[in-house]
Amino acid sequence: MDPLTLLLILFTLPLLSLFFSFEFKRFISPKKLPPGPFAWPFIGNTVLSVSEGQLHVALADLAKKYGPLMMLKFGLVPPLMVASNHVAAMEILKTQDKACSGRNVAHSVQVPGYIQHSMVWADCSEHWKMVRRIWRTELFSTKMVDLQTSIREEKVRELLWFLRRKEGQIVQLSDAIFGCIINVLGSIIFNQNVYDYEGKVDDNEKGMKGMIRQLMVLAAKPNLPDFYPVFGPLDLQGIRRTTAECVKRMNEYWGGIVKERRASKDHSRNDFLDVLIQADFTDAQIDALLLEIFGPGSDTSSCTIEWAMSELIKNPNKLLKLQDELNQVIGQSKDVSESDLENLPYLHACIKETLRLHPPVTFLLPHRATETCEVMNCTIPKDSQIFVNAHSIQRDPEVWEDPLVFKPERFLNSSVDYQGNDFHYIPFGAGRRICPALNMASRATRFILASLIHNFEWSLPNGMKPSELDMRDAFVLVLAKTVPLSVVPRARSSLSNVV
Ligand code: HEM
Repeated sequence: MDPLTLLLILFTLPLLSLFFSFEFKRFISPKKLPPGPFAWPFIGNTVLSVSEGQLHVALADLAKKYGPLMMLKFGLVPPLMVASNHVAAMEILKTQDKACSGRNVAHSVQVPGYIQHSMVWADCSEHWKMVRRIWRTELFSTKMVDLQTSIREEKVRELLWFLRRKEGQIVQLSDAIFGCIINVLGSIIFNQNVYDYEGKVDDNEKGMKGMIRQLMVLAAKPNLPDFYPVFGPLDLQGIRRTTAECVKRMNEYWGGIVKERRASKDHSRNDFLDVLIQADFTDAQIDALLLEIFGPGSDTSSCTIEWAMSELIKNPNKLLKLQDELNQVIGQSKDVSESDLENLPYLHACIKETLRLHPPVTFLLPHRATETCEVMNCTIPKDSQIFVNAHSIQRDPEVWEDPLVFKPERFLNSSVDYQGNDFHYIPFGAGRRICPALNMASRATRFILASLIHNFEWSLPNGMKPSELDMRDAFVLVLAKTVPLSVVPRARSSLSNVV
């Protein structure tokens, strides 16, 4: 090659890449796009340094510089819009709810046989409406949640029995709570426990608990095709293949139960599986539905309770106040029942405050603009991915007094609620895609927390002081504690016989 051609190539390559770069499009775009850091050609903002599990912190820092609606670009996929205050959240989840309620489907979940029946990853299609209707009427309507009370009471009693047997020993609370939650779900769906408190750790890891956790870990892994779709078919990291294997094992887990039910023709149990079978759901539809109950339903609730326990242990005066409320309303020698919940405002305030500081679904589930629309006078191009940063919004110093302090009192005599009408407080989301299990999740988290606090005194292992408790968080699909909470339970004497 002669030197002149080489020189020409060396000059034209950078110019060409700049021409195709996102920054160029941003520059020539007739409509205003949201501000954001400079995006390099082909790689975009992939160079941003984010410590492991700290995406929520990195995005909050960037929002301080670029504002409440900013745009980032990763690889060769449509841009990511990040909403970081209540105004941006309201425009996305209310004003532009229709245009912004699609889903961005991660490569790892594009598992044949599952994805076409998914509700979580579907746009707001007829299929999505039909499945949400089933959830609303047959699973988590107020009437159904009332009917499930005895199941939750029984499953919580099993949890308390287990903890009673562990008296004086160190317990990793998240595992036990996770077990209780998935047993509640298993009993509601097909009348069976899916977690064995006394089972070998290995067996539980191979069972439902391990499979759900594995799916979470896989979904949280950065995956090349999510940035460069051209690599999709290669699945170089094997994330989709491993996800498909895990989904298959879960389907096999309940496949036997489904088969047996279909064969028996006895649908008198009236659990959710009977409802699905009688409504002529196919096996593949049932598989997808059950996966989407156990998946989003377990870690979200269990990490909320784990955070609430951590905050209460860290703040002994708040813990005392909650114990006082429980003693006064329920009595020192009586067990908590679900009907007590409506008379326990401080308990409710503790859960609300926990969900404010530690929203498990930190950015909501990723939304997608199904059409080009306008938010805060900026253009959101069709197919943009949208994160609503509940973590930033619920710690916004412009809205919340002492935003970083655990202060349940702020919710007493306040009308602020998580039903999706207050856009500065959206732990369950808002609009079309609001969590369909909100009612039951609210009830279950309050009930489990009340039972743990009312039945036991809790201390930290090895003489650790409450002030030394590690409260760091990490975003791994849910906002989890970096160091899981280990505690030592002691049954409260007046309740020893009840537990
Ligand atoms: C404290 C507990 C929970 C919290 C904080 C929570 C929060 C959320 C949030 C923020 C979303 C996303 C909303 C959006 O994308 O705009 C969501 C969606 C969802 N949640 Fe929950 N959730 C909890 C418990 C549960 C439970 C127990 C279940 C099932 C048993 C569940 C099932 C779902 C499903 C299926 C979706 C997807 C809805 C859709 O795409 O239309 N969640 N949840």
